[in-house]
Amino acid sequence: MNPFTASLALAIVQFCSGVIMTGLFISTPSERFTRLWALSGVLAALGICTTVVAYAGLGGTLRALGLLLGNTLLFSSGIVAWSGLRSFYQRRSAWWPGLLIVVYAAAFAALLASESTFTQRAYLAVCGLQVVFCLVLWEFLKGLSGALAERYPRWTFGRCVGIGALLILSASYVSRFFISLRHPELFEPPEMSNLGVVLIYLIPISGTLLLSVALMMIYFERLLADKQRLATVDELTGTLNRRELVRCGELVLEQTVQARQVLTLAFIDVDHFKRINDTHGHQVGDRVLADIGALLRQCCRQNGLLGRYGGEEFCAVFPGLAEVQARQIAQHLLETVRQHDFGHGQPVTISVGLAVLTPGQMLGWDALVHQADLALYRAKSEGRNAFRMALAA
Ligand SMILES: Nc1nc2c(ncn2[C@@H]2O[C@H](COP(=O)(O)OP(=O)(O)OP(=O)(O)O)[C@@H](O)[C@H]2O)c(=O)[nH]1
Repeated sequence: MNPFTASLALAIVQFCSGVIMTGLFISTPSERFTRLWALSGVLAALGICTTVVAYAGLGGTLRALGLLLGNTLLFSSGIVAWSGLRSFYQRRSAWWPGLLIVVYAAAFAALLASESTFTQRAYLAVCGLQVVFCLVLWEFLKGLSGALAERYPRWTFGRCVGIGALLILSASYVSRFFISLRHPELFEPPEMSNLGVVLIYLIPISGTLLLSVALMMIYFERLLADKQRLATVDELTGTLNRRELVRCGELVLEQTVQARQVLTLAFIDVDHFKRINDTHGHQVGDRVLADIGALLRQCCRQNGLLGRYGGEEFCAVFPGLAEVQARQIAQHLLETVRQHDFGHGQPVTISVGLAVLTPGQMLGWDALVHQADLALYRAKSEGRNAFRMALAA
C-alpha cells in the first residue's frame, strides 16, 4: 500500500467512525456523556473533511488555515471524547481541557508560520494525540475503582477493547516519534517507507476503529447492566426482587435436594413497621428499609441469597447451612439490626422464621417458604425481636 492509499484509508475510517459516533450518540441524548461523544464524532468528521480539503484542494494561506483548523478539530475531538469518558464515570468536568486545545492550536499555528516540515508538524500531532491517549487511558483505569465499579462489572469487554486500542495507538505513535527523530526520511511523503506507512496509517486505523467501538461498547454494556439490575434488584433495598429471589431460590433448592445436602430458608420481617411509618413518615420508613437491606446484605453476602419478598419482609436462602449455623446467623441478624442507629431516635427490631431442609428431605420451594412463614408468625406472636425454628412436620 502506498502512502496516499493508506492515508486515504485512515481518513475514511476516522470519518466513518466519527459519523457513526455522532449518529449513535445524538439519538441517545439523555446523558451528558452521550452528548459529548456525539460532539466528539462531529468534530472528528469535520476535522478530517477540513484537513483533506486543505491538503488536496487549497494552496498558500488558505491551505495553512485549513490544516490548522482541521488538526485543531481532530485534537479537540479527542479531548471532548475524554471529557465524555469522565462524565461516563461520573467525575466532575474540568476547565483545563479548553486551555489544552488553545495551546495545541497556538503551537500548530506557530509551526505553520515558521515554514516547518511535514515531520515537524507530525511531531506536534503525535505529542497532542499522545496526551489525549494518556488521559483516556487514565480514565479507563480509574474506572476500575470507585463507587461505580461496585455497581458495574470492572473488566468488561468494552473496557478491555478500549485499553487495548490505546496501547496499540500509543505504541505506534511513540515508536513513530522516536524512529523519525533518527530517520526522518522514513516518514517524509511522498517517498514514505513501508515502516512509515504502517506506523503512521495502518496501526492508527485499527486503533482508531477499536477506540470508537470501545466507547460504544462500554455504553451498551452499561445499558444492559442497568436493564439487568432493574429486572432483578429491588431499587430501595439493593437486595434481589421477589421474582429473582424465587427464580434463584428454586434453582438452589432443586440442586440441594438432588445433592442430598442441607439448606436453610429465613423469613425476616421488621417489627411494628407500620408504627415507624405512622410516627415518622414514609420517607423515614423507606430509609429504615434501605438500611435494613444494607445490613442484611452485609450479613448474607458470603452465605446466601437475599431478596425483598414484599413490603417490610425479606427472605434469605442459605445453601449448606444446617440448624446450628442457621441459629447463629439468625441471632447475628437480630443483634446487628437491634444495635444499628437508624437516625430517628428509636431502635428497630426484626423477627425471623427459619426452616431447615435436611439431607434426603424432598421439599418444594412453596412448602419450605410456608414452614418459615409459620415460624415467623410464632416469633411475632411470642413477643417479636426473636427467631423461631419451624416445627418438624
Ligand atoms: N415506607 C414504606 N412502607 C412500606 C413499604 N412497603 C410496605 N410498607 C408499609 O409497611 C407496613 C406493614 O405493616 P404491617 O403488615 O401491619 O406490619 P408491622 O406494622 O410491621 O407489624 P408486625 O409485622 O406485626 O410487627 C404497612 O403500613 C405498609 O404500608 C415501603 O416500601 N415503604
